[in-house]
Amino acid sequence: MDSTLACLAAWMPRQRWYAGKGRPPSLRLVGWWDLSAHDDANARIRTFLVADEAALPVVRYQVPVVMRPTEAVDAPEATWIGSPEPGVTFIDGPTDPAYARALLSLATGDRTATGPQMTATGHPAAHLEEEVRTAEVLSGEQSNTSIIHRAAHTPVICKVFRQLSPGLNPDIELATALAQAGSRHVPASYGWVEGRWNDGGGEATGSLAFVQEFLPDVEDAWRVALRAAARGDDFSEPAGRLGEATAEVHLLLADLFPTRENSSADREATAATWHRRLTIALAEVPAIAERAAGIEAVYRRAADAAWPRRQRIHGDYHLGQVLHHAERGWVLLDFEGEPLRPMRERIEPDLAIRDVAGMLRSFDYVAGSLRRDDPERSPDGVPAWAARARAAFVAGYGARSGVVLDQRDPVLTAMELDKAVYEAIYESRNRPTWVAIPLRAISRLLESTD
Ligand SMILES: Nc1ncnc2c1ncn2[C@@H]1O[C@H](COP(=O)(O)OP(=O)(O)O)[C@@H](O)[C@H]1O
Ligand SMILES: O=P(O)(O)O[C@H]1O[C@H](CO)[C@@H](O[C@H]2O[C@H](CO)[C@@H](O)[C@H](O)[C@H]2O)[C@H](O)[C@H]1O
Repeated sequence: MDSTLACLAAWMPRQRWYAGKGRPPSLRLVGWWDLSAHDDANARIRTFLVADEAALPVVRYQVPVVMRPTEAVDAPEATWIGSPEPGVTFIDGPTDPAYARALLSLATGDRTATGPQMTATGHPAAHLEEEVRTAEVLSGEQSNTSIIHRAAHTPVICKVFRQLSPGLNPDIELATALAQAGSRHVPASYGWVEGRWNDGGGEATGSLAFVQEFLPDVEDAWRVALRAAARGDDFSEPAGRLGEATAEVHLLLADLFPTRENSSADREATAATWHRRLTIALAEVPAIAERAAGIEAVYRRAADAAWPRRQRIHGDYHLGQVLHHAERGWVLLDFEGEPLRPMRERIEPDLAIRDVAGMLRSFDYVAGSLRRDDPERSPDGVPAWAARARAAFVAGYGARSGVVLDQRDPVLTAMELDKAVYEAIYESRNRPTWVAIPLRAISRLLESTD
């Protein structure tokens, strides 16, 4: 097993989903489980659950592997993990058709796959017809790995969670509940896989994979909005409909899951997350320092204002999380919450206004991104485009939800500032050349409250 762990440890730091950027992991094996590759005699499928003990707190990863005799490997070299023993090559599971097929069948059937210290159980959510499918990994910068299964009738996408957390993943929980309640604003849910393992402190369960309807040939709202803004096309109508769709999803979530008034503990907890983020930002993004006092003042003002009831929300809402579908309109993805936020916070009821703030920031990002790509562009046109889109989004949200929002509302402003502070941290860690976008937004938001 030592050679297997060494092989995984050498490969993981090169993966986008690996959290310990620039630092090698120190891996401990928690368990593994096996899937049978019925139609491929050369493939053995094993999914390792490993804990990176060099991380604080410890991070648990799921690493699915297809083991093949080296002489029979015809997969591209970029998908090889390595050879922990002579004659055997480990392939990155999601890129291998044997794993892709076996996982889909587990998730959408009522079966349990086992290993010495863990199990993986399928939970079908709706019937998925058998048909010929071809699998491919979705390219792009993701924190999880998604496999698209193309098919003539019902293409699906299977998200393989890389970092594991205890409990049902909020994306599975919320998107499945919304789909089963008949919402057209989420893809249909077909099933998921739940893992059960023993990790020293006792038994734990966590989500391993999630299968949803795949909407082929659609664009996400980020691309649609970016194109419109680059051409100078007014975006008020689509932004208004996005506001309406957001309100419909919030109303349904408030029906499907418990809601509550804010206790003083709730208010303190939310304010504590604002301050915690600001502290992290001050350490990682020095340019925040000159804005810190102004930000604190906005947080104090929001703390004294009236707050709406708490409910389940999207949690990391931006234009990249929404697809444009010709018949269904806007379709929302990825109810997992912010990747930089601890999972125990992401599954708590929150303020729906956080999602509104997230989307308002995203319209500003469109303007910021165009300015970044083309510094010669007129300084006025795109900010005016963003201002109109923001106003239309808020109006659409208000028309459908009855929650009429003023963009200078103290809680909304605090949530926008908090999101911009989050973005400054996110960008400085992942895309340092983008950090000016949230920094400029922080200055603008502070000016508007003067
Ligand atoms: N059901 C779907 N139909 C079509 N495209 C999808 C679907 N789900 C995800 N995608 C595409 O995959 C991208 C990443 O999906 P997402 O759920 O946000 O993953 P992650 O949690 O890894 O960021 C989306 O921006 C979208 O382009
Ligand atoms: O990976 P996720 O989609 O869960 O979200 C993270 O990455 C996003 C960037 O891809 C980041 O979003 C920020 O950049 C977007 C443009 O690329 C912009 O539309 C968003 O408004 C902005 O917040 C997101 O914050 C982060 O959690």
